[in-house]
Amino acid sequence: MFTGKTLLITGGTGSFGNAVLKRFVDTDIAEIRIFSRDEKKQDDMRRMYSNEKLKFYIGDVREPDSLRDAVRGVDFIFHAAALKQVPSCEFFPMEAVRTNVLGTDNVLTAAIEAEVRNVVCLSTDKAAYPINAMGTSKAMMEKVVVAKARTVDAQKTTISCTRYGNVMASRGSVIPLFVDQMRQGKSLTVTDPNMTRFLMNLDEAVDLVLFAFEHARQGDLFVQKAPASTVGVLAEALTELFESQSTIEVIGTRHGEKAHETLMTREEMIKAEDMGDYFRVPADNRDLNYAKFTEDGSEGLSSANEYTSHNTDLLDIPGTIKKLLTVDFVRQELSGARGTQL
Ligand SMILES: O=c1ccn([C@@H]2O[C@H](COP(=O)(O)OP(=O)(O)O[C@H]3O[C@H](CO)[C@H](O)[C@H](O)[C@H]3O)[C@@H](O)[C@H]2O)c(=O)[nH]1
Repeated sequence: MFTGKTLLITGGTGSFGNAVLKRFVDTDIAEIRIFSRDEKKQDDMRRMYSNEKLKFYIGDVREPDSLRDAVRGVDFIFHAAALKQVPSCEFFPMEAVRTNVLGTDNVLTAAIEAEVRNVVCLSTDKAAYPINAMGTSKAMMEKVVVAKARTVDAQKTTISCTRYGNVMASRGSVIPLFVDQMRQGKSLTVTDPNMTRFLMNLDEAVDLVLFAFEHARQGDLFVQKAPASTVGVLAEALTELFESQSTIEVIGTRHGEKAHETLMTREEMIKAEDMGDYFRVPADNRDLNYAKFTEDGSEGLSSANEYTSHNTDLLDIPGTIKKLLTVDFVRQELSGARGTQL
């Protein structure tokens, strides 16, 4: 599918962009464009890969002009640029609106104008029943995707969304923090041992986007079926894996946190299509004919269950250790700690 094609990744210098590059750079794809704001990260990436297929575009999804140049001649877009830190969005919600909502609208407008064949937008479980500004802005982003998808000519451009949970060991997340605390011989600061999070590694995040890319119909949302663990189990799994003497200190939940995350709301569950390892949630394609919104109801809502990190497959300590060992960061840290190659 990618033979001779040009792929643009917005926010391409991040961990998702790097994972996509590792997957594609040695294939017969023609060109991969990295679009992002940070010239330093782009320069590091340019040196690291030193590959002619890679092209770098400085720009900001907030600026339609910078996008217009970057999308010219592009076949596919993975839209990963976002503000994704919960605390910063909480303090600066309008910044989240500018990047996550308006920025996505800009990306889609530019893509439609340039007749880009396929656009996959990355969202998060925090967008389902959102309680913080980051999740709320991502929920609005998903609405923008569906609204745009309704207007676009499907022969020319397909637009879809993926929603996923925490990517294990992503920058600033709890796994690197716990590893660091163990290294320093400190206690692991667990917010609430019973809090749960979906567990997904970076490869799975890329697989989900590729699945969406391949199977999307206009405006679809895709989620991957994922296991979860409690934070308490995660902390214990890490201390066991690293043979650490660190104890656990319960510090209480942080502002804007949920006890459990939701990957699919119950409203989405009743229309979701089970596709094996994934669910497809089709777009609400009722048009602006008011009657269809107000009079033609859906059935089954009251009996449906949402899909959460609480009612999914909950991993025990051995299961969590097995999952942790699929993560490059954990394997590297562990081989460093043991002085061996894992
Ligand atoms: O010192 C800590 C920090 C976190 N946690 C817990 O570990 C779990 C995961 O925490 P992370 O900080 O790794 O992930 P979050 O679910 O809070 O979400 C984070 O990761 C997201 C992307 O996956 C966004 O980047 C977001 O801004 C960022 O807060 C949560 O239950 C949290 O309460 C602890 O127990 N102790």
